Amino acid sequence: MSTTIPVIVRVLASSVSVAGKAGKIVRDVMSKGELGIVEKGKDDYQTEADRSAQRCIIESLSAQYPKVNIIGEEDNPDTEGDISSEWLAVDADKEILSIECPSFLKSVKEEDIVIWVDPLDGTSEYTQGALMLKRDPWERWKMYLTHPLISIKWYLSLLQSDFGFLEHVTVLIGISVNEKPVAGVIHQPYFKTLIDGEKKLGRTIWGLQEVGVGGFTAAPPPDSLVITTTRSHSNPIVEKALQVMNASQILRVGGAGYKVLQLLEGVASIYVFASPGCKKWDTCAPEAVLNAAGGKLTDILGNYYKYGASEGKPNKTGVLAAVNGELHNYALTRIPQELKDKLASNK
Ligand SMILES: Nc1ncnc2c1ncn2[C@@H]1O[C@H](COP(=O)(O)O)[C@@H](OP(=O)(O)O)[C@H]1O
Ligand SMILES: [Mg+2]
Repeated sequence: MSTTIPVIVRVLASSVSVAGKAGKIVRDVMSKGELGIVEKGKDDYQTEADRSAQRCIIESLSAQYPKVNIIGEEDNPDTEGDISSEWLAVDADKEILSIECPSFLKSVKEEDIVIWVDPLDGTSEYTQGALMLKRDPWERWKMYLTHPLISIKWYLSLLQSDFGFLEHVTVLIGISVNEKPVAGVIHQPYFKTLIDGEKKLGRTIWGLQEVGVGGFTAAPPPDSLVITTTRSHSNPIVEKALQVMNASQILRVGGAGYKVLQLLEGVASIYVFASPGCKKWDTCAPEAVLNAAGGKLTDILGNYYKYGASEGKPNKTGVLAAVNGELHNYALTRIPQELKDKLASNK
């Protein structure tokens, strides 16, 4: 790869390539059926796919950009031994390499870059999706009985779809400079497309500030107010913030990456999550892609998160995102001060 291309463009091009590889790992672990679920904390799980995909991303990027600071969600990925060379991605997306770099990013050096990696956003939805790959109903029922995460209500709703919630799963790589998310990649391993009549899985969406977005077709927000929010981490305050929005519809889906995709594709108007729980790796890539498309992501108080390496990982004051400033402002003004004060006390 030519080193005359600005490093930020090269890092984005490499991130697009490695995200696709990590997505394949996520699908392969699922096909083998041994998810290796570990409970990290309350409502917080990790699988073999989270661990392996993170290793693939971090080892591939740090081999090429040793001075970049890369922070991943999983603090104990399996680090024993060399990773399979099949997993190392050292190529770069050619279309991205040909992008004209915005002038304010041309002189960025490797050591100025902090990358936040979520190898598998929507882990709850991923583990629940495993059930749908069991075609034998008796095998599926046996798996449900031993599954740590699924209530009977969700089991019944899973049976109504043929792909479970696997479309909610994303691989997130967020690239920040001077604490701001300037570029990002959202890869969706289970997105289905038909190419020349053949079914293909996976797509990669990217964004670069002042350049724009690629990998999907953007659409304007729906005519009526549609809110997207968590489906697996709700609580009374999250619900209170949803009630005041006066929405015509509330969509409950998994993952910060998928919710931002819904904004970009005109499925939802605003993403509201009035609770701590999301971390910097959940929002860095989605915020970068949304910004590049003209949208806005802040906390519930309207403040931007900072993505420097020394920042705290939790996004303690929630998430508020919209595809444009007007919708963002609408939501911000509807959230009662009392609720904002409650979240601010988490700081
Ligand atoms: N209360 C909570 N506890 C742990 N993680 C939480 C959480 N609330 C949100 N998150 C994390 O934020 C991301 C988006 O959450 P949600 O799907 O509920 O909108 C998920 O990332 P992961 O799936 O990568 O863990 C999720 O785990
Ligand atoms: Mg996540």
